[in-house]
Amino acid sequence: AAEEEVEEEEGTDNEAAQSITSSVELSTSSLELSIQTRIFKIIVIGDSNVGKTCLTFRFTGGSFPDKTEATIGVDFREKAVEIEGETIKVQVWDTAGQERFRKSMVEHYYRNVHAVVFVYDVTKMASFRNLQTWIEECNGHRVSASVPRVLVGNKCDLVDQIQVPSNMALKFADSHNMLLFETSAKDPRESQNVDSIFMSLACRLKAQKSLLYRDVEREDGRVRLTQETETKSNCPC
Ligand SMILES: Nc1nc2c(ncn2[C@@H]2O[C@H](COP(=O)(O)OP(=O)(O)OP(=O)(O)O)[C@@H](O)[C@H]2O)c(=O)[nH]1
Ligand SMILES: [Mg+2]
Repeated sequence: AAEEEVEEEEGTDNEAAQSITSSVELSTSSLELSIQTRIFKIIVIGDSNVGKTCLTFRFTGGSFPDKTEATIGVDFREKAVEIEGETIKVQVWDTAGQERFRKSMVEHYYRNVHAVVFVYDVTKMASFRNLQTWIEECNGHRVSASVPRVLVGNKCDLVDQIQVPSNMALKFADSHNMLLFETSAKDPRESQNVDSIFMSLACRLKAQKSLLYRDVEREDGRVRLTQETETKSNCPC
């Protein structure tokens, strides 16, 4: 009878072990599935009316919107891009330039951000001068110096109205360790240039970072990745 008991116990242990193994397999495979697409959060910051919405629309939707209204809070736009055979989701946060439409959201803009795009309007000197304030806001939200930042001068199609000379913008960009893109969300011939703003950042992020899985959280059935570490990869950019 004692032997039988032992056998019974072993049987129970085996069953338990099997069930643990299959649940581990299940969670591993769901984790593998969900890590196939990494998400890079890129925020677009700058004065109202400089063209942040149009630039993000051009990148994610491939066209210039007929009509825009001032952004309230934030609009999310996403685009899946392929870099070196890996599909990456670029999640663009199109932020509001008007103080009254952004003040309750600022903390959310900067939380866990992977890259920052500062935009000014080449036909409006004030929007260029205000960049300093936007950079200070960004620094004030503990955005690490390792988070890549780029500068974008938009509305270059308005050639007769340009107020911000390229060399002035270049000097500013250099002094803040940023790349400068002068472009137009409106001019279809510039669309590749607009894409390259976001693609260059995605390439840099892919080269710099590998997302690890700390505090794996399930939200709406999706796994969220929350930690980053430095690794090397060979990015073509
Ligand atoms: N000519 C020209 N006009 C542009 C360009 N990009 C945007 N605009 C115009 O500039 C105006 C403002 O564009 P938005 O993209 O809404 O500006 P925004 O920076 O998102 O403004 P907020 O949401 O208030 O922060 C709109 O009338 C656009 O049509 C451009 O490249 N060239
Ligand atoms: Mg907008």
